[in-house]
Amino acid sequence: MTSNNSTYDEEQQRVNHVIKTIDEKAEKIIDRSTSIKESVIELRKNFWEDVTVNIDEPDDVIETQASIKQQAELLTQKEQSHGKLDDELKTLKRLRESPYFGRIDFREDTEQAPEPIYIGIASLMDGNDQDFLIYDWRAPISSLYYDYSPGEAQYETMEETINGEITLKRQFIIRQGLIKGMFDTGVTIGDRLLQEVLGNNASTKMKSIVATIQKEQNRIIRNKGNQYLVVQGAAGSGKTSAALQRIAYLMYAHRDILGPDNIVLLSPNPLFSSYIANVLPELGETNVRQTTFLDYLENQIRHPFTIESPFEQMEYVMTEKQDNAIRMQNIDCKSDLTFMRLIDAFIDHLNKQDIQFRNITFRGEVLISKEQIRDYFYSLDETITIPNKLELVAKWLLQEIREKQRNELDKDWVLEKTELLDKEDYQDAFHQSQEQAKHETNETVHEESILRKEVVKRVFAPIKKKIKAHQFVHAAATYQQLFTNWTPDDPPVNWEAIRTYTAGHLAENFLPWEDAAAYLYFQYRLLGTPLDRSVRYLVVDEAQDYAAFQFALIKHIFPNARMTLLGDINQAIYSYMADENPLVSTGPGEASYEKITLTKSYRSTRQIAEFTIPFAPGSERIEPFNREGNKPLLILENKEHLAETLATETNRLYENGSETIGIICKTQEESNQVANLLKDKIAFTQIDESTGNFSKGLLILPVYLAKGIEMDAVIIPDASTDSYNDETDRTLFYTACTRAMHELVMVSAGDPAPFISEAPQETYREEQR
Ligand SMILES: Nc1ncnc2c1ncn2[C@@H]1O[C@H](COP(=O)(O)OP(=O)(O)OP(=O)(O)O)[C@@H](O)[C@H]1O
Repeated sequence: MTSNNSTYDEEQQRVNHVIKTIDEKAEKIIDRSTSIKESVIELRKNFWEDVTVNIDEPDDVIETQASIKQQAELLTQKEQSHGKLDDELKTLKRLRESPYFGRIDFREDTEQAPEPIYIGIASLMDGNDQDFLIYDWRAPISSLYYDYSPGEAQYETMEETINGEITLKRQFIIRQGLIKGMFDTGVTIGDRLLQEVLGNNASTKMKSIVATIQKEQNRIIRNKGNQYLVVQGAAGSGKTSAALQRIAYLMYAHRDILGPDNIVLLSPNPLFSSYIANVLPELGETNVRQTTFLDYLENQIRHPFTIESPFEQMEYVMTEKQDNAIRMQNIDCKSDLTFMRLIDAFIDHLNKQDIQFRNITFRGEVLISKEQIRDYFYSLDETITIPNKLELVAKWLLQEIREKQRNELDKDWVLEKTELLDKEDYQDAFHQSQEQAKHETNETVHEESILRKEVVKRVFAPIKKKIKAHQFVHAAATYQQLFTNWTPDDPPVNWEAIRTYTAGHLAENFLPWEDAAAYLYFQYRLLGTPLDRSVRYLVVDEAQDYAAFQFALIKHIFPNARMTLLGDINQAIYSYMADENPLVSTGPGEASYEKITLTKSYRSTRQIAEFTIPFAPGSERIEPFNREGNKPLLILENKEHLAETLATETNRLYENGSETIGIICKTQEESNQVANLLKDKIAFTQIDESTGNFSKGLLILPVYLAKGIEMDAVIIPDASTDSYNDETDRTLFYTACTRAMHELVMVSAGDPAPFISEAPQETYREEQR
């Protein structure tokens, strides 16, 4: 404890006072909430009694509707206020456990005395609602806490910049209302508190970092104004953490206009999604829309395709040796923006010819042939875009269909089908004929004709629905044309091989991962893009694994969204990702672009960081955080002993305090082999791409699924040149090593991977077994 006992007592008394206020507020809320709840129950019970129901005359019907609406609105209002009080109560509960984590005493230049500002996860006013007992960490004034040490400081409000001086900066660890730790900080915020936090064991759910946000992370969290914010950050530098606190910040700063539906977080896999799922709720915010790019593509791409997942692609490239050359050429070609331009050129061509249409059939007969549709389409003005022309075609088709529908009315099959209608349909038809008979004196409308109309309407409904969805266009067959029946002016390298390769997959209705984004772009250009304008912010994590083409598609889909892209080029899956990735290139060319680089790595101990930094793939500076641990261990041994070694090492790590241990393999195939070796020796959980959760203990998983997550200890079961040798393996090996927080063990039967020898000998221990 840095401060003396009387300071401690004063602070504890303040905590007690705050907790008392919290309790009083909570009590009031509970009272209000109970009374609202009772009135909601009452309202629900008496709903129909309080509504005047009278449907005799048209005026009465209108009055009845208005009365029901009014009653329903009242109910919704009450339920909403109840929900709001419930949220307030939850926040108070969280504050009661730990009211705040920081204090700064700030003297504005225009004032004589400093004012203490206490900072916590939410704001709290005193009993009279006059002064802040706690400021929300996202309030403008709270940025002082993250950005400055004691001394001159300033912060921005909506209107102006406030200058002044910080005379004290204090951090607290408060648990269940008791101050467990209290540090006055000097030059950098939170080294003590950060040390404490980082020294803890890995958690299977990511935690919020609001108490110890670092200055450079704060720049990301509170960044405003730029359409594109790009964050290149070393492994473990807090990119994901910053991204999540940024989302919480945005929801606070723009709470009038931004809800959880207006923000989308693109994450790498379901395991990662569940890993980060607690952070926003911990901060009192609802989780935002979250999806993986694969899920998005699967939802959008029309039947009939099976889409390969990025992990299957990865597994294929790393394990399949036969047609790897063409596969890599295909990946190169489809990842590049020139392929997007090629699709654009093909679309221009389709505006003149070659779109494939489908017949519109009914009861086994062609109602409107694909040739008729094609002729109609190509008779339309060339200057109209394809999606707009398809709209016109759909309109025309619907007219034609209505005509056909009328022609069917008198046919025998219709009468047969009327017999299958429900009793209600007959009653409706009867009422309708009665009604119409009242108004139409000359002609009596027969029930039968009403029933016939109903039958035909129902039978034609699915056809109309398909027309409205433009299913008369055969998008997949049209795309085939690109590879079988069309020659681009400026074909990409290896085009002949690539077109044969792609046509083969398309014929089997299979889209390799690198083709999926290309196909969706084509589908959008052909049929129209369903622009999602509700998305105001898009946050893309692990952005290094998106190809330039995929980024361009994302921009195409969310043209109005502000984007935060976070990633580490050192962890890119393939080197091709690096070339045009916005993380390294000068930016997407837009004026409103800012890049922030995070160099400090918080996850791993200094020893692990000092070992991994020398073989990090890129040239970016990486600084280790000063937290002590054991040097990484390289075990050289005989392959026959692998199972034994892995089990012994796991037990040793458990004994030393590790709770989550990951055996990180290069591929799923290797992961299966290791699982097989260990199955009778030690308990473990094997993780594959469908795993949505993990718990503490021993995990076996391929490296590409370990992205973004962390463990107390990592064991690399085959760190030999057999597994990691080429330059392309460097990022994988680096990613695997940097998942470790406290301990790293590498096992090698045979020569160790060349990267290890790039680390100075003194940064790791070597044992021959
Ligand atoms: N300011 C901070 N205060 C406390 N902990 C932090 C801070 N910044 C990062 N950490 C911790 O460091 C670890 C790594 O953070 P995070 O996963 O956000 O990094 P990352 O840059 O996304 O890593 P990677 O690139 O390896 O996925 C986490 O345990 C996180 O809680």
